[in-house]
Amino acid sequence: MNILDKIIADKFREVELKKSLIPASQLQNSVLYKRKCISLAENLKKGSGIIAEHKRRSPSKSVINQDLNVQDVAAGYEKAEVSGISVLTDGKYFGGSLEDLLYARASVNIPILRKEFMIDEYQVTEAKAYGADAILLIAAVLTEKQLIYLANSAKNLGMDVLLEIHNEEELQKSLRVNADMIGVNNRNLKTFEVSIDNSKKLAELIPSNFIKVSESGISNTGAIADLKKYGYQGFLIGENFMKTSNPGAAAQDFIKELKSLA
Ligand SMILES: O=P(O)(O)OC[C@@H](O)[C@@H](O)c1c[nH]c2ccccc12
Repeated sequence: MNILDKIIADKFREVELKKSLIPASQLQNSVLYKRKCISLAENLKKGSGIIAEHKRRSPSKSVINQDLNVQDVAAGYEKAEVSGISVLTDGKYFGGSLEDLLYARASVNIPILRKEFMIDEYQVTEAKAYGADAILLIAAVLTEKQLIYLANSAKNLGMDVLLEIHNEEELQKSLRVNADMIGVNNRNLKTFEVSIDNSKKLAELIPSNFIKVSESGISNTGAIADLKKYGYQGFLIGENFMKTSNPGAAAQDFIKELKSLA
C-alpha cells in the first residue's frame, strides 16, 4: 500500500466514526453553515494569486513547524495580501484539525480552502459548518462519479471546488466535473517526487473554463513568473512559508518580490 492508500483507508474509518458521533443534521445547525462564502476562484483573478497554506507536518517532510498558532499564521497571511488560505484539517498525517479551520475563519476575511482527503458528502457539510469557502477534491482517489457528486454538493452549499490532478488520466476524468479550479500537483502523492514541470506539461490540456492552479514545491518568485506564462493564476504554497518562524512575514516578502517582477 502506498501512503495515499493508507491515508484514504484511515479516512474511511475516521468519517464513519464521526458520522456516528455528530450527525450531519447537527453540523447544519452551525451559524457558519449559513454564512455566505467568498469565492477563491474570483479572488485568484484579482490578487496576488498566492494560496498560502497552514501545514504543521506532512508524510514527506515530517515536522515542518509545530510551534505556531493557526490564528497568527492566518492573520499574517491575510496581511501579506495572499488571495486565499489553505488549512489542512487531516490530523494523523498532517497534524491539522477542523478546529484549525474554525480558528482561521475567526481571524480572517479572505477565502479559506479546506485541505482534506474528501471521500464523503459528510466532509463537505463539515467544511461549510466550520467556515470553509472552498474544498479540495483529489482525482487520484475518487471516481468520476464521486468527483461529480462531491463537487455538486459543494457548489450547492455555495463553496468553490479546487480539483487536484497529477497526470493526464486524472485530468480526463475531471473534465465533466463542476469545478472552478483545476490544480496540478507538482508532488506525486504516491512517491513524493516534486517537479514544477508537471504543471507546465499539463497546462495546455486544461480547458479555459477552469482557473489553473499550480500546487506544491514552489519556493521562489521566478517559478511563479514562469508558471504565469503557462496560464496559471493560482499558486499553492505551504512549506516555503511554514518552515520559517513567521510565515506571514515570509509571504509578505515573497509577494513584494513578486510585484517587483511584474
Ligand atoms: O508545501 P508545499 O510543497 O508548498 O505544498 C503545498 C500543497 O500543495 C500541498 O500541501 C498539497 C497539495 N495537495 C495536497 C493534498 C493533500 C495534502 C497536501 C497537499
